[in-house]
Amino acid sequence: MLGAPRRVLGLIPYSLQKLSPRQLHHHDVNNGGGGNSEKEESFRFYKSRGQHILVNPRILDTIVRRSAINPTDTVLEIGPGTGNLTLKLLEAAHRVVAVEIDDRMVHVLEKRVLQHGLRHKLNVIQKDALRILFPHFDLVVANIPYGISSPLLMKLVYGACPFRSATLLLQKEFAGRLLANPGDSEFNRLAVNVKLVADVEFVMDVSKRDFLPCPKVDSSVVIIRPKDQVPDVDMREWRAFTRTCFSRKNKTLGATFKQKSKLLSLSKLSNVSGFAEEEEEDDDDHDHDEGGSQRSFKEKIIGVLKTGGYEDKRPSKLSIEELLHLLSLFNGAGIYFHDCRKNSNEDRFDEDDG
Ligand SMILES: C[S@@+](CC[C@H](N)C(=O)[O-])C[C@H]1O[C@@H](n2cnc3c(N)ncnc32)[C@H](O)[C@@H]1O
Repeated sequence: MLGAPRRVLGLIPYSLQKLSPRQLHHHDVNNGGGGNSEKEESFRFYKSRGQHILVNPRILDTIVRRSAINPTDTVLEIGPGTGNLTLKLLEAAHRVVAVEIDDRMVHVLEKRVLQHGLRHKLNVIQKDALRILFPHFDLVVANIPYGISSPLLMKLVYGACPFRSATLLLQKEFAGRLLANPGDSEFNRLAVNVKLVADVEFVMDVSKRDFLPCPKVDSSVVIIRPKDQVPDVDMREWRAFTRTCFSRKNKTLGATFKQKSKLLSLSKLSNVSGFAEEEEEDDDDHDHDEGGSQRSFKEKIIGVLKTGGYEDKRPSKLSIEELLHLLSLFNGAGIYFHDCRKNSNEDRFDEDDG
């Protein structure tokens, strides 16, 4: 069941939603191209579903042009809303698969696409994009709901469907993290995880005034292209490893790995016996009561960090090559990482995956 949205943003006739801010300013509804039939309909937009409609045709055109869509391509669009972008994608592509959670949006979308004679090219899936297996697609072009940016991105770049590129409209700060490099303040686990398998290109900034209703934040468009060759590493282990490394982004790796909870989960995975399970809390500095195997396992971990010169480094300063090297040192010492969270599996990503 799709949960009911909570917060209402505003009531806007969808005939207004495809006008430029300038046209809107002049309330020039009839120049919107939709005709009088569209003027009748309006509905509320829900903040909880990220319902901000992109209304600037210049931005929409640039997004489609920069996506380099071939006439034979199937485009996946997440969150088509009332169809401003969808209509342009349908003109450029062979097919569009549009995944939209809100049945009211689906209704408007289908009606508009029918009016433009393009219905035969559109496949609408009315579901939560995080909870379905995507059908085949060649590329993604979407103005996504910002609340699901991290898990959606991880689902795409670590998912089972190979694709050429993903042109995404993202919250500006979120895009900044994807574009950040080691040592930048924005560089985080999300950036590391995405950059391991894909390249990220900045396309343009988009003002909040280009959306209806106007959101609080500005946006950026980026293009994500999966790499032809990715490092030979177990991706699930990599994600669990980076989750551990970045769990305290501003602490040194030495401080992070000395936490008892981290040691405990690693010891379980690495089959270290005699580890004190009942002491599973984060009391870094109280190691006076540690048993022998616990102490030696901790020394082993610190030994690995020291060998690579990583003990005093912060994870946000390390390049992907250095993180891969550290993981190989851990594995070489018989220490393994694994996703221990409840309900985790390869196709389900949640907010924590960024
Ligand atoms: C930012 S709006 C984009 C609308 C349209 N693409 C545009 O550019 O104007 C995001 C859309 O995603 C839909 N949405 C929100 N959460 C979703 C989810 N989990 N799965 C699929 N669609 C979702 C919303 O209902 C909304 O229509």
